Amino acid sequence: MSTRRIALLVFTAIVLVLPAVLSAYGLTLMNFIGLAAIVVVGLVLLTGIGGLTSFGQASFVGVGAYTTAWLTTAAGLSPVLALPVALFAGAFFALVIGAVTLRLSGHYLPLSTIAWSLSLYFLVGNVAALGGHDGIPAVPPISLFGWEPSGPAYTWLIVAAVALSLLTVANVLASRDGRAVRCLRGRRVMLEAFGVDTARLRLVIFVHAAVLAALTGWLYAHLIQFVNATPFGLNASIEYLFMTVIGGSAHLFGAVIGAGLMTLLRDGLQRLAPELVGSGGATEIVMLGLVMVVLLQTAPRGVMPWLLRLLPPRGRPWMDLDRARAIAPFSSRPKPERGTELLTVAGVTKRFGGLIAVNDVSFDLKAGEILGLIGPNGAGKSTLFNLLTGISPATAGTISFAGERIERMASRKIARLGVARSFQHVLLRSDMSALENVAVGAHLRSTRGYLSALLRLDRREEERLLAEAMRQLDRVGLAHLAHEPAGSLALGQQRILEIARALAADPALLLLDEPAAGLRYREKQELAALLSKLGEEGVAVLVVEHDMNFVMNLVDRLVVISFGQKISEGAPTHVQNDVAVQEAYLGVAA
Ligand SMILES: Nc1ncnc2c1ncn2[C@@H]1O[C@H](COP(=O)(O)OP(=O)(O)OP(=O)(O)O)[C@@H](O)[C@H]1O
Repeated sequence: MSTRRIALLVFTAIVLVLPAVLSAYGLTLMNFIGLAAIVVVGLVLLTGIGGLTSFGQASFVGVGAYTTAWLTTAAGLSPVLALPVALFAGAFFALVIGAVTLRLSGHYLPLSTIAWSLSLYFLVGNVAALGGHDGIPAVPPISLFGWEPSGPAYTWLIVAAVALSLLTVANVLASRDGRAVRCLRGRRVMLEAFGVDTARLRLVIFVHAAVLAALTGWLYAHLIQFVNATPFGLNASIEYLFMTVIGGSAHLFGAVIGAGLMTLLRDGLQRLAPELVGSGGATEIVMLGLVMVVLLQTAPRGVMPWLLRLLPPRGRPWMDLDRARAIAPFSSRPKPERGTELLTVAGVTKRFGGLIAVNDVSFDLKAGEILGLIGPNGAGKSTLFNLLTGISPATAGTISFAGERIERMASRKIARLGVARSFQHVLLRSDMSALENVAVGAHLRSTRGYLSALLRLDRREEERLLAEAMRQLDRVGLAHLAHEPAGSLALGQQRILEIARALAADPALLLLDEPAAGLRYREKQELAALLSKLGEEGVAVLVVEHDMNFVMNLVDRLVVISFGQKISEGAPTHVQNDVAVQEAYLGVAA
């Protein structure tokens, strides 16, 4: 058994034994740690990993608490029956609020979370049916077939809820959607290019985190048996965020550590501060603030990375080449016959204000053909790539791919048609392994959704996705680096990794933006051999490249653009001898 597993088992054993031996005060502390940990687990997913900062998580705790309090008092429902309604209420509020605010980006999103959390707080305080500022008293305890958990039993119930919330998020993170969540921060363009609906994914993790917060609200209401708005305000939300950061926002288990550390610290200071300073008031808050600053200075990425360093690295990899070869691959997309028309670009123009980056460009590409797109710096090549992959819409002209008009189609829809690409500035997630990065490319090959990942019903599909990623890594000669973090690879290898990711999508058209940049001579030769083989298999390849030697020996045909306009087209020898091309590159007639 690995040391990590032993550490987890020891921790679990301690947590399970503690409620039986703790005093009533100790139990109260443990309850509050557990309740906070559930909310923070959601925040690790949403903020720490997904990159969506929410200053409103306590409001969802409030939604859960008020829903169950009202249902079990005014409507007389049993707490157990009120649980699904409370969770649903959390999900519903998150759906409504998320649909409106998650479109915002940058600082606007966190600001909007403050706005709606304040609105909900003041709204609840003014609704007479919810008890106004006095709240709802006499909330009944949980009762299950006559059993009323209290004392240690209630703590065990909270521990079970923490374990369940950790499990749901861990399951999601180990799935295709989880990989996409990990790339949401700064990689949305890449995700969309591989078919991920990032707006929907952001909403789904927002709802997931809100449901976890509502679960805390339900547990809280029946523990305290009284609900008012105070514990669900902005202060509490900020405290949850603090716990997320202190624990280690990118680490799931950091939620438990952060919640524990912050709750115990606050409690300790509450008792210590009056003894040290001799006055009550808010001294402990000031001291807590100071301790937080020191903690964040010494462990800016939270306590968890620091704790993990004490343990040996993760055990054996969960996918290797032999295993990958033994797993049945996904069925391949039927490729059009070699030589049939695949891509037609007709009179395409792209304007950025007064600048015409692409001006009335036309060309076509057949299945199995390798076409080079060349031109001096700033000629418009990357812009043209972005038009072909739906990253920005064309101002005029038409682009047809496999019979469909795509000049105004969303990136992820174009991906579904069989277009995959690499990026000029590599868009990998550097702390994810090479294998996981490539698996992002295979996103559309599985149809398993978020819920099935959450319930761990996607294991077979997930294994097939990783096997596919492993096979593609082997295809490009990087299988030996499969379990290395992508960020530790040389730039040339990262470019090849991007090609493997694109191949994992099983494309009919592969768009490569400067794939040979940073490669050594032998690596370039291997890349050229791989691309030629793809061409023979019927995949069309469009490649932007500055390395003329590489391009001239690789492509069937070239399109040359300069200042956004096509100036030449034809076989490499024809283009090489074209006076217009020589003028564009050298600035004078040759
Ligand atoms: N989003 C944008 N807004 C405004 N101008 C842009 C935008 N994207 C590109 N441009 C401009 O369009 C022109 C073409 O740029 P593009 O990046 O497509 O050229 P390129 O041929 O790919 O160049 P390079 O080989 O240096 O990568 C440049 O003048 C660039 O400044």
